[in-house]
Amino acid sequence: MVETLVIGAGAIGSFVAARLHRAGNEVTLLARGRRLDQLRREGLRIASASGFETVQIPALEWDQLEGWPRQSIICTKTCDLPHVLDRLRILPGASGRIVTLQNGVEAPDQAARSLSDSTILAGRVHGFFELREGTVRHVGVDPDILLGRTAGPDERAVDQVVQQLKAAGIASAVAQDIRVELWRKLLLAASLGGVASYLRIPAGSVMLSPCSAAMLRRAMAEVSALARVSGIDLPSDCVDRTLIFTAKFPPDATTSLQRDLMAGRTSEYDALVGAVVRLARSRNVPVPTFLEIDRALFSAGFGNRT
Ligand SMILES: NC(=O)C1=CN([C@@H]2O[C@H](COP(=O)(O)OP(=O)(O)OC[C@H]3O[C@@H](n4cnc5c(N)ncnc54)[C@H](OP(=O)(O)O)[C@@H]3O)[C@@H](O)[C@H]2O)C=CC1
Ligand SMILES: CC(C)(CO)C(=O)C(=O)O
Repeated sequence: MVETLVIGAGAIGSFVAARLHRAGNEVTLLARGRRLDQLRREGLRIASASGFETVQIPALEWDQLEGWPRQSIICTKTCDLPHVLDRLRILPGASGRIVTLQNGVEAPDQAARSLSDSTILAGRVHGFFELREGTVRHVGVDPDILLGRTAGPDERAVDQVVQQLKAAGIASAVAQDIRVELWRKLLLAASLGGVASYLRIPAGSVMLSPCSAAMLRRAMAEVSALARVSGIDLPSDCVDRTLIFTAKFPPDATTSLQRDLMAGRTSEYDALVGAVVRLARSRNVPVPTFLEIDRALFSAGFGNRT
């Protein structure tokens, strides 16, 4: 039985798998295509402030997985989640624990609907990683992961995974309320990524002009109102604090959403801007700034709605 399966050998998956492996955990990476060949041929390469390392981690593809792993940490983008959940559902054996690390607020519920016997832990990841030319680069602030159980019976699961991550050198803690944390991050990533993509300026520059800063504030206030109607009480100073945090970004910093949109890559648009528009429509919450962003980006050919 695979002990810990990290699904998706991209930026976050490679980092988490490498750290867990280095700390002596029995970890397997689930990869595909050229990335799988590369991992087998060259190992997993990581570059960070503490230097460059190559780690040899067992790597599998879906067809080689013989049964349910004890725990699976899903590190694909949101758009790939349905395929991952379908593949897990048909595995033989008793279902294992699932950790979702996706941005957005919908991944843990999608996992719970699909894998109803599993305990689901949702994670909120801070940090910035990218996979370039086969090397995972960790840039900027040290990563940290907050975790919480959103479904399933295993009450000890969160503490165990937090301990495992901490022992592997990844700052991690149990969230007081993981749904609040996921919404807090949605408020940042959807608003900042949406406004910056709409205005075609780096996210780090949005707070530099009163006009773009005001648009960002309106977008964040809309997510905050949507959260409230969704039963999530974000702290009353959440918008102000997030704006102050955003003002500290380097002027040329971009968000993953805008990088993916501008490069024409598959993006998490549907889980960020798309989710705000979708959830607002179904909950009858006015989100004029997001509608404007969505309309403009969609008619410019951006935004892969699923
Ligand atoms: N990168 C970061 O700094 C942060 C990322 N996150 C979140 O983490 C998640 C992952 O992001 P990130 O690591 O950047 O994304 P990447 O695109 O770098 O990695 C995703 C990986 O998943 C693989 N994959 C996709 N579908 C499957 C599948 N069905 N089976 C096996 N492998 C699959 C992809 O393979 P292929 O290349 O073949 O498509 C790719 O290697 C996102 O939801 C993101 O929002 C959150 C905070 C920070
Ligand atoms: C918005 C940001 C930069 C916050 O960490 C992010 O998560 C992203 O780029 O997706």
